[in-house]
Amino acid sequence: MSQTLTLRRPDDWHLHLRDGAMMRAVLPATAAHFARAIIMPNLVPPVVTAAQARSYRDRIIAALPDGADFTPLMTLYLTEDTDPADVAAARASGLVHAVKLYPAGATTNSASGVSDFDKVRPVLEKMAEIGLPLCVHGEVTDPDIDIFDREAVFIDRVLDPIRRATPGLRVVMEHITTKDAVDYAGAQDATLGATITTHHLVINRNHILAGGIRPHYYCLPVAKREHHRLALRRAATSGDARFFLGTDSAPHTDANKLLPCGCAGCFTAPNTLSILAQVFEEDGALDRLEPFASLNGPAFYRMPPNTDTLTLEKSGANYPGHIDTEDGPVTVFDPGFDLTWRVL
Ligand SMILES: NC(=O)N[C@@H](CC(=O)O)C(=O)O
Ligand SMILES: [Zn+2]
Ligand SMILES: [Zn+2]
Repeated sequence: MSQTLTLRRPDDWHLHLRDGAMMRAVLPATAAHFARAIIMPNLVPPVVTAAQARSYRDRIIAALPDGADFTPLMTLYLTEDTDPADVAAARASGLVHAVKLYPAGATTNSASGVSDFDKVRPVLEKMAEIGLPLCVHGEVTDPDIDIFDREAVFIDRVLDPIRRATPGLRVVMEHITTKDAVDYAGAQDATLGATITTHHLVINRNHILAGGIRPHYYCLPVAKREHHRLALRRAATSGDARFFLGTDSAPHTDANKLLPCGCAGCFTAPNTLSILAQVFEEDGALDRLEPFASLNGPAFYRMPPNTDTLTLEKSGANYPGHIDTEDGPVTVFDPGFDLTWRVL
């Protein structure tokens, strides 16, 4: 009989579902495995107001497959015009679970993000007061800063000053990719959390660039050197409550990935749990997959963990190489090794 692993049903604390035909195509993969997900607001146009978040949530729920048990946790896209009162009302109604900060120009659909951080100070102060987390894409956009250094520089120049200026503000460092971020997060109090993606536990920058360019491994923040990947593995498998799963599953059609200037994002929703089980097993930490994927995130977001469970079996993975959408295929992240765990 094959080995099995049962854990509380996981949640995804950083997910891109997009909208329309793409959403209908990718949503089933997440809803099949995850109970809840923090839904990123970087649509075109972005999800800025509570009214927009409510209508996006309704579209997600309408697109769920029959019988699916999945709750989208909505976020608002922070702009320099965001109204603190609208944010507070959206929180009080239970609609919104976080506000997302994109430095303007840092990543996919971030043009409406923040350039002048002083302009969002009233919103951040309101969020600190009501305990609403700020999710941060932590990269500077200064063209003079090397792309591989943008996360570390962001911590010094933007993140730490914001946190010092706004005591009590609860912050999630999203999709961390460096040892610098692991060390920073690990040295803070419980107001700070950090999500780690599946793909950043598996690939380093050689996987993107050595022996030919592999657009499907290109995401932001871009994968770094091997010693950074190893620091992420240690953090994820440590059980430390500050680190939790945010897949950043970010679907783009192959047509949009395979361009002279292709889009950033790895689509990992269909095989994330198979990959994670293998990663944690390799590191002798299978017992810490549950804290990482199912317990630490709810604790940070002050929600109960799920009561139902998910079981994996060590009998070979079952996931498609791509998902078809009305706009064309979306390639599923290839970890580069055979996967041994499947979700039952
Ligand atoms: N991670 C990515 O490379 N892309 C994300 C945006 C983001 O999370 O930065 C996307 O929306 O495609
Ligand atoms: Zn991001
Ligand atoms: Zn993302």
